[in-house]
Amino acid sequence: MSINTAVRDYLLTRRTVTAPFLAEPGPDAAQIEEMLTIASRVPDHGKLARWRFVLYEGAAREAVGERLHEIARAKWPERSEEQLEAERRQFLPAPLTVGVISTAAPHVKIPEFEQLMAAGNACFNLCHAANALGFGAHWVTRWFAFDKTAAAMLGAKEGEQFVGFVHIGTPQTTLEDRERPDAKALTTRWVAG
Ligand SMILES: Cc1cc2nc3c(=O)[nH]c(=O)nc-3n(C[C@H](O)[C@H](O)[C@H](O)COP(=O)(O)O)c2cc1C
Repeated sequence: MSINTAVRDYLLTRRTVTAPFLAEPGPDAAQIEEMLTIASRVPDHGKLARWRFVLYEGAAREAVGERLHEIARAKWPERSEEQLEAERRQFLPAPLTVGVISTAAPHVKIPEFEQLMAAGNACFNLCHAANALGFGAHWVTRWFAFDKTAAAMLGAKEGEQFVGFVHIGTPQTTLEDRERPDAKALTTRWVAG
């Protein structure tokens, strides 16, 4: 079996570039289409594809910020304007954010848990796709993935759940790596009892 050193090197070194460090240029229409194609090429029990994507780009990013700011002000009336101001910039400066929504629903054979994991796979593969095309990516959920009013404003329908928002753009810096788990310490070998 031959070793794919490019893939191995990538997997051993990949890391998130956090949203504040993602800027223009963002991907063009053809690159977005390719990324979403890669994102959808994931292990998915039953081939149900129980996820969908919502794109936030251009002027929509500021409009999203204004709405998040409004919802946050109603949700946390005790917060100062200064504290709430950050909500306006949630989808800035990254030129593109992709919302990944789980559309998991009851199925005769495939548990919803597995459908949800497949949507998570799509989210992470989208990060890989962005990296493969030369962009940085940051997968977040934040409060608005779980707040019903905010999630509905962002495009989730009744019964749907955001599994993440992937901010995508050109990295403005190289971030230092963070501490990584010791896989050995997380591993045991099963023995027959
Ligand atoms: C489901 C999920 C939700 C996350 N939500 C957030 C978030 O809301 N805010 C945040 O700063 N990081 C969040 N993260 C963490 C980042 O995506 C990322 O894992 C981390 O910043 C660095 O990881 P990496 O360098 O291994 O890619 C989330 C990760 C996952 C898997």
